[in-house]
Amino acid sequence: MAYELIEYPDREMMFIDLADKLASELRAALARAERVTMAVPGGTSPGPVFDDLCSVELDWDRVDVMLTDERWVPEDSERSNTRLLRERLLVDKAARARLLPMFLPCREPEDRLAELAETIRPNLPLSIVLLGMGADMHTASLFPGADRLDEALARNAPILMPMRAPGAPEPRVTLTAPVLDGALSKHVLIMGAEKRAALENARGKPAREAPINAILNDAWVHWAE
Ligand SMILES: O=C1O[C@H](COP(=O)(O)O)[C@@H](O)[C@H](O)[C@H]1O
Repeated sequence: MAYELIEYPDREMMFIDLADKLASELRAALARAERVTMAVPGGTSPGPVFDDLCSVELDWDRVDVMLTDERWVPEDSERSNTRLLRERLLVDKAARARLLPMFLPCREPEDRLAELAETIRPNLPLSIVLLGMGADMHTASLFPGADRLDEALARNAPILMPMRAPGAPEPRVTLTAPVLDGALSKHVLIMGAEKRAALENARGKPAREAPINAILNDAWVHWAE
């Protein structure tokens, strides 16, 4: 699994540097294409990167922003990844970017999954993906032990899948492994000793045990204590 690990002296430096790298990649992609798409994670890690990235001057009108995965909760829930995006990334200069939805109000993700997938389809391959990782080696909502993990890891997986996992309190929707892995540029953001050990522990394991391995090839992994 060939990935590049960048170790930062502290988190603050990592957030600034990563935001800077993403901005440079967005600019370069915008020089090559009329529109570009960046997928980003939810959860607790990426907020400070969003805080730095949202104030960067670039042609945000031509940027589509989406999540790598979403928890099936309304947008006003504290657990909504869409809420995090609206509050921390799609503000300031980045308010001009277009949000591709990963949640539509209905009971179960299956009810409107096809609609969501068709909105995403014209935006593939993703120009840039930023991913998080849990200490259990999940990435996006590809959890070890999740009900449809094998299907989501398959080469012919659909764009988007519903996912239910023992450790996840609500149903999820997630971009599948081929979509995430097929992004033109891949970054993974991890913090702390536990996640660094999990990354090491993932080495050599099949993706159904360590889903992070499905996307690590040619990725940049950004880590700070
Ligand atoms: O539930 C999720 O978890 C992962 C990791 O989150 P973190 O809080 O440990 O940073 C995240 O990447 C994913 O987007 C999110 O839905």
